[in-house]
Amino acid sequence: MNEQQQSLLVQSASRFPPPQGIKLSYGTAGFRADASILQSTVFRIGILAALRSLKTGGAVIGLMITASHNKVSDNGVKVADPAGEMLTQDWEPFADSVANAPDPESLIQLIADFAKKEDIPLNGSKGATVLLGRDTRPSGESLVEAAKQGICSVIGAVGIDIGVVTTPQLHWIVRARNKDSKPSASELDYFDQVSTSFRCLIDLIPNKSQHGIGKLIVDCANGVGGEKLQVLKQKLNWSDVEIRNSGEQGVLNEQVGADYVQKDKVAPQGFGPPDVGVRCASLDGDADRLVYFTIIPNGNNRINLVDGDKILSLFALFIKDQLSILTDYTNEYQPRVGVVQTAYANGASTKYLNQLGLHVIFTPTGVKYLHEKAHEFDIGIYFEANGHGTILFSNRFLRWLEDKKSTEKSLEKQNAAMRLWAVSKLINQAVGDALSGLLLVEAILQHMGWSVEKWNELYHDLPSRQLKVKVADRTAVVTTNAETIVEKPPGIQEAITALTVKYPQGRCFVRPSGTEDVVRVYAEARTQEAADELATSVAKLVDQFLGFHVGM
Ligand SMILES: CC(=O)N[C@H]1[C@@H](OP(=O)(O)O)O[C@H](CO)[C@@H](O)[C@@H]1O
Ligand SMILES: [Mg+2]
Repeated sequence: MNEQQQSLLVQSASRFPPPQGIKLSYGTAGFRADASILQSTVFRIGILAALRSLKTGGAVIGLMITASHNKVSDNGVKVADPAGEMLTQDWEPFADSVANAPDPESLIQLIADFAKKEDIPLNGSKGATVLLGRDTRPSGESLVEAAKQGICSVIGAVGIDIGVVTTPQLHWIVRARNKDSKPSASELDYFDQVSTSFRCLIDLIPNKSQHGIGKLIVDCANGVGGEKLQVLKQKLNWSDVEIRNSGEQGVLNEQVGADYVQKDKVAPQGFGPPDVGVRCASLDGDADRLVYFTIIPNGNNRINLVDGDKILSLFALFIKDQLSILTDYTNEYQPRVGVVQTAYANGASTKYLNQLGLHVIFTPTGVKYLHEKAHEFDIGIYFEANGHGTILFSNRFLRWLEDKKSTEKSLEKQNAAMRLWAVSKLINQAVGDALSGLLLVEAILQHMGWSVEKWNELYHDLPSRQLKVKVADRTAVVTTNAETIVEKPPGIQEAITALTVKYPQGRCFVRPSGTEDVVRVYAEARTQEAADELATSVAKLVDQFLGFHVGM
């Protein structure tokens, strides 16, 4: 590192002292904490993003300020790599040490050592670009400013602020600028592409007139999804959609949004008895998660939840149908379809997907793991139960499809190829995206002529319960086997298994959260009472093994 670079970093870093006595970690989805302590972290991740751009030959890197479904006073920061995907896991330890370096001197030493090891040109000879986006949190603007300061303290680096966007939009734009050779790709291109491909899917529906599926109401978590869905609604001239909790009045994520709806299995605020019988959906605070639901008549706000597993099943079924129109066993090339889930996937969904003849794989929680796995297939479909997921298409498959679109003689096959092509354009290739996911669900339901109830009947969820336990040190829990088995502390797994076997169709696991200071407990069983009981008794176990009384 030359002297000019060094003094620039010293000067700017001293304006962003790290919070005392707090250790932050990059976690499942970047850094998240109370917004008031994040200035220094975000500044430093701005530096990291600029270094990442330098390392990747000047590719555009994304930096998103969001804490997704967390409360409004929290915020966070995460980095998108050139293909719009999550920051490579190899850099996470560096992100941790950069965020936690106690003073400017140690920070600069870390950067110098890392730049040397990674062969990053830190002499101003190369340019770097970081695209900055934020959700609607009030703390967003000043954190974007901190990130810009970080970026600008790397010579040759520029930060481009694209304002308030959904997390998936930022990832999409980063990808488009690098991969699709559209250096000026913007939010407008995103809206154009998703709306055009959605229209294409609708135009390809056979016997369209028979397929009206009625109104949709979308809960936008009082977040960024509200204004963006409004744009799509106008663009598509879509009169059958009603946007609620758009953020004009209520508080972000407060008793609204996909996380609340999925975890508590209740209707969000602003929904009630008049909505019984209507198809409803919920996005989360930064619009990268999507779930559907219907309100149970006289059910005291309870809902029938149509979660990420069911969205995955619907997508898998549609893709499989289209592929079976397009190919038969005589085809030389048989596209490999893979489905990726986590331990949180309802057991009934996995059984259903297996029955469809699909290859199901499990990874640890966190979309970075699912996404990576899905890439191993020609068509990789992944979803977390909470509604984050997408479908990835390999280049080889897309080239094959391109050829099929133009050479297929049969109109039926041509249409199937066109549909799959439109899906690949509609569904976000960088990350899970609630808006494009919502449009795909709507297009498929219309295609099938299905009500949300019919969709929900694909299989019946096993009753489940999720609990959180506050413990003294959640890092004491070490898991293996896609987080289904606890290795440490010793003895706890045996105790969990002993409880689980008592319940018919029982399944239970615990893992430390990557986004909250808790250990999560998940239990599934034949009845709701049994699932609740199992979860509660395992939560007690966790408390016995790891609670605050331990070692005190
Ligand atoms: C049970 C659950 O929903 N966990 C969520 C949650 O992670 P935890 O590590 O469980 O806190 O937030 C992640 C980021 O949004 C998401 O990927 C994940 O699925
Ligand atoms: Mg989110």
